[in-house]
Amino acid sequence: MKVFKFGGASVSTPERVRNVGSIIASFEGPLLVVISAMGKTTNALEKVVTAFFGGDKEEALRLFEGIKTEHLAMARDLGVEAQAAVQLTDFFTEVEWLLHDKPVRDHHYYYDQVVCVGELLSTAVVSQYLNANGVANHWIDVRDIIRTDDNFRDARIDWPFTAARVKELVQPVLSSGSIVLTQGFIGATGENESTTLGREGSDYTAAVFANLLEAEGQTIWKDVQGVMNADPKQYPDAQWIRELNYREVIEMAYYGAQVIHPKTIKPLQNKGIPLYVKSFLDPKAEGTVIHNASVADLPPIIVHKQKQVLMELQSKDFSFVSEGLTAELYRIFDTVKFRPNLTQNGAVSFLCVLDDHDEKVQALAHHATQYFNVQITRGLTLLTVRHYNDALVSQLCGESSSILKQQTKETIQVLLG
Ligand SMILES: Nc1ncnc2c1ncn2[C@@H]1O[C@H](COP(=O)(O)OP(=O)(O)O)[C@@H](O)[C@H]1O
Ligand SMILES: N[C@@H](CC(=O)OP(=O)(O)O)C(=O)O
Repeated sequence: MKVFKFGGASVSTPERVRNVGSIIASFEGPLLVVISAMGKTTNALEKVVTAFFGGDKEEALRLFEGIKTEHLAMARDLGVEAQAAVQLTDFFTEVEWLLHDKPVRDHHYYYDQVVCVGELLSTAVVSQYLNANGVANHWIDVRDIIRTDDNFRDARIDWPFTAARVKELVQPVLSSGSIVLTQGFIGATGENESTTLGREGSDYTAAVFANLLEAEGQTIWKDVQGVMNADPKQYPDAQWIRELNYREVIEMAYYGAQVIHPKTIKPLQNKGIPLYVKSFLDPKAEGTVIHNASVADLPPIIVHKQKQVLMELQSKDFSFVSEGLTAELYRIFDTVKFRPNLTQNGAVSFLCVLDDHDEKVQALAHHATQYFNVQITRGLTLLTVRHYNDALVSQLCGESSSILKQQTKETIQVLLG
């Protein structure tokens, strides 16, 4: 059997949903399909949570009304408004009930209860559309399958429980020959609270299913030809890469390449399942295959991360930043759930480069001032090049000043001002 994952971009318009329908219809054999929220719905839901948690219930409800309207219009355009109505209304009501109350738990909890609905709405509409158009499928609420802890917004999967549910509830449907259609990115705790697995986590959900079902392959359908050696939106002459190994992709994702979620590779690598990245705009094109075998002669792979922050931490009393203080710092990173993109240790200082996530930068600085004097510089860019050569790096750096540099034989990272 195979696992397909369709991201938000592939279901962002009625025309694209129809296109997804024809890709699925052209495929024979048992199939599990994981779908993300439509277009930028997750961002829109994040705004609902911010308004709600900021105490502006009216604004939260108004913003949510926009999301409802979009999904109803999508269902109407696809000719399945009547079929999808009951399910959509149930999910709308779930969120609206919550928004009518005052927050009594923390922000992360409400985030997951609200944001999870994006995937539920999109799959409800797509499933009805497929059923109405000759692609019979079985819709499953993934929260009944994927059990997680309550680390809201970055929940960890309970693998043994999830494996048992896959065997009990998913495997029989696939064995009966039906297509299973479910949500990416979300799960639930043992208390039936919704959780999310980290932004862009649908790739990971698909990999979890592929692993537990011992799939013959997982395909991620995207708006690009496959994996390229740079983001084609930033580098119009980025080159398509035919073949990569797991290690290379895990490194790319770690350094911030936006093409595949970093957690996706491990479940696939552990079972030797190939990952295909293909274009939903050109489904017959070859795409990229990612597997275990080593691949020679890769082009330089470029990752450009903008909106970076440099946090300089200097010990207050000139203590060395050795194992004690470094351990404290990593405890703080863990507490605020914030991973630095680059770090460098000096005698009495520690430098870290972070995404400009204001709330987390503030929280990190707040905790760190216990031990350090903290200085923050914003508006920087972190350039990472794997398989680099000096001429390319200096061309990419251009006139920008280099603030921090780190390099190994394979990878160079330069923080640019
Ligand atoms: N190395 C890369 N190769 C291909 N695409 C990349 C790469 N880095 C970033 N991207 C971006 O990833 C986008 C597709 O991912 P995304 O928008 O997250 O799709 P999805 O809807 O599947 O989540 C592409 O449009 C492209 O701009
Ligand atoms: N909808 C979620 C999960 C996801 O993976 O989406 P996409 O496949 O569109 O990146 C998000 O936007 O984070």
